[in-house]
Amino acid sequence: MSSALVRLTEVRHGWPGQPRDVLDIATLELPAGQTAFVRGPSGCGKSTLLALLAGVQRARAGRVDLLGQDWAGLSASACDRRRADHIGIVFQQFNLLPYLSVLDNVLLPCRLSALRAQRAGADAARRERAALDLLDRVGLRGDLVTRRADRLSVGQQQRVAAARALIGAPELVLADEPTSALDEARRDAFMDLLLGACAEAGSTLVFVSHDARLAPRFDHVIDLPTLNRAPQQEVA
Ligand SMILES: Nc1ncnc2c1ncn2[C@@H]1O[C@H](COP(=O)(O)OP(=O)(O)OP(=O)(O)O)[C@@H](O)[C@H]1O
Repeated sequence: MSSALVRLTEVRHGWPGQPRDVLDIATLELPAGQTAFVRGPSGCGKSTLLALLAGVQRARAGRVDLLGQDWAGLSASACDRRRADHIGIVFQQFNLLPYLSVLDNVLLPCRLSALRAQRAGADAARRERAALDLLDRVGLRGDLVTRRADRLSVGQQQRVAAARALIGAPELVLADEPTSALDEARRDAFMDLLLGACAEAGSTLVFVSHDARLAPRFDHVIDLPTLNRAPQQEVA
């Protein structure tokens, strides 16, 4: 039986300046190595949920456990280390370092985490091969890999961000609308890579998207408005 990689228990969270909580979740468990598609209308709290899972936001109440440990007990620097060691993130805005090459952006987690570096390859040459392999699998090769990240199209940047999230086989991969700038063919190839790489590495994947066509490819579909007990906010 697989154990929970992620567990939320009686979690409540709101943003400063907001009169009400955005999230109120009694319990949510994701087993190691499984994939979850998180859906719900704009503003229902999907990105907020990812921020809690990543330890970027601290829950106002309750526990958010990763690998059996609550984020709440950790210092800011311990949170940063833990995130670098165990989590790959594809943000909505990609967060690539614009002045670094595509290849160096993908290798960045290996610079931030000795664990990720060790898993990616025993030495710099092997790590570079692992990064190039991931880039190749997202369709980025040749001159593109040495180009500055800010000289790429939005869709290309999205694919670099995915390769960066996957390098060094993190236990948890969080993806927030990672296919929004991709056409249908690229989207399907991207999903094949993401799901294939997570399956190979045994990573748990939490994937937020408005694209309902992708849902059948996941082990679990989390309908956030159903799970969330906080009153839903009106979205204009
Ligand atoms: N940094 C922030 N500061 C204050 N409020 C925020 C912040 N981020 C999100 N919120 C508020 O929290 C609520 C949930 O936002 P969130 O981004 O989690 O929703 P979402 O479901 O991911 O939306 P979308 O599908 O549009 O990306 C919204 O009311 C939003 O205005």
